[in-house]
Amino acid sequence: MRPLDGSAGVRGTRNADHALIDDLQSVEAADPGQMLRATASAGAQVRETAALAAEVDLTSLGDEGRPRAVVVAGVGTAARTGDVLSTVAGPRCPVPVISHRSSGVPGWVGAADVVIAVSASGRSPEALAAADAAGRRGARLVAIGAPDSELQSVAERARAPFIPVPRRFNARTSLWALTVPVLLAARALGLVKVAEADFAETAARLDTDAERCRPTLESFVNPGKTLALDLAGSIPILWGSSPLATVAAHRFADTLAANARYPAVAGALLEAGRGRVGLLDGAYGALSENERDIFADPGEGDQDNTRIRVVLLRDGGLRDDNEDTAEESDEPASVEERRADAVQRLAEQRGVRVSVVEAEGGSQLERLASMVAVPDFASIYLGLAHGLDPMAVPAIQEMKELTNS
Ligand SMILES: O=P(O)(O)OC[C@H]1O[C@@H](O)[C@@H](O)[C@@H](O)[C@@H]1O
Repeated sequence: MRPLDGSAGVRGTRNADHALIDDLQSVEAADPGQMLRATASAGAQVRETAALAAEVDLTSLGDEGRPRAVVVAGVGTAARTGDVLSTVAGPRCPVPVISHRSSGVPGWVGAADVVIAVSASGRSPEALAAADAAGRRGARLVAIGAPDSELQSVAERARAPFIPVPRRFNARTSLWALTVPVLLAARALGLVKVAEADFAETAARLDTDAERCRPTLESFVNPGKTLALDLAGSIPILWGSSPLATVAAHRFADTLAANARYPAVAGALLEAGRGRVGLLDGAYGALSENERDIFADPGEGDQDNTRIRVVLLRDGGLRDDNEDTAEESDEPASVEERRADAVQRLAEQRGVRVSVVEAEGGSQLERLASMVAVPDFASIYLGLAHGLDPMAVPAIQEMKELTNS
């Protein structure tokens, strides 16, 4: 058997073609599924699902008062919405919010709890099993996913509210469409304060970033393309300075794997500072940088020298100017800032390159959007630069076929 004997016919080039992503025709040819377009719909998704969710009566959710715990059940992008919820709910949230990424629900879930079952396709066995288990155990259930799906049927059987999220190209381009109803369900439970203005501003931010990352803008003025080229050929190390930025870091690792098929290390800078920061000193860090020929053309001769590249997702925080969240937060934003400055300094001293994505915006949700949008585009441009179709991930399909048989 040849090593590349997958039924999907793996293609692409080992080295990124920097010129390709500035050639509109090549970009269109390499992106037949229109992943760029799907990603540019993020702002529209927020507006559309906020309107759809507003039509669903969620009062029954809040009727029985505050739950003991909230479980967000699903896999992949659907599960990321649980991470978004627990971060937006913040450290002051009176009930635990748990992302559950396997089939069914945790053993302790019962009548006092709420289960939010999320699946973009409305078909994932994990979300279906969770919705089913919630119904059987008498937990309050709300289901979120494609209309007329199995998930909708399970929710209806359990007499639980179902929030329809129009089917899109694939689950990972539906992050925002899935996130909004999850937040609205939590708002109905009294766990988060998200105002309509927050949704509107988040949508506007996502639109602006999509505009800045559009394919017709060349790489030197396009932050999505610039970040993609920064990462080309390297092992990305994605560190978030705050809990919110850490969610963005994990999301970036998801999209780098799926769209660009790049490995990445992702996590919280707090945790990394006590452990993984050691990567800066290693074979792919300082030891590799020391050997680099600084006079070599960046495009040539240097390709085998794989090195890490740190992407620092910096979130200066909303907390200082927001009394509501200032008390009882994990730690002051200034500590997080110091930590981010420190890692930038350590990297610089070792010659390790760093890219920075800085959060902007007046709400947690908008700040998250500002740390997700450009990296989402970067992952797609990086895939395209390697001649990969960012939309189709043959290995996922093959994996499903092998495990379903
Ligand atoms: O959100 P649903 O449709 O349940 O999909 C959940 C996950 O399924 C996997 O097979 C992939 O396609 C992921 O990208 C996706 O996030």
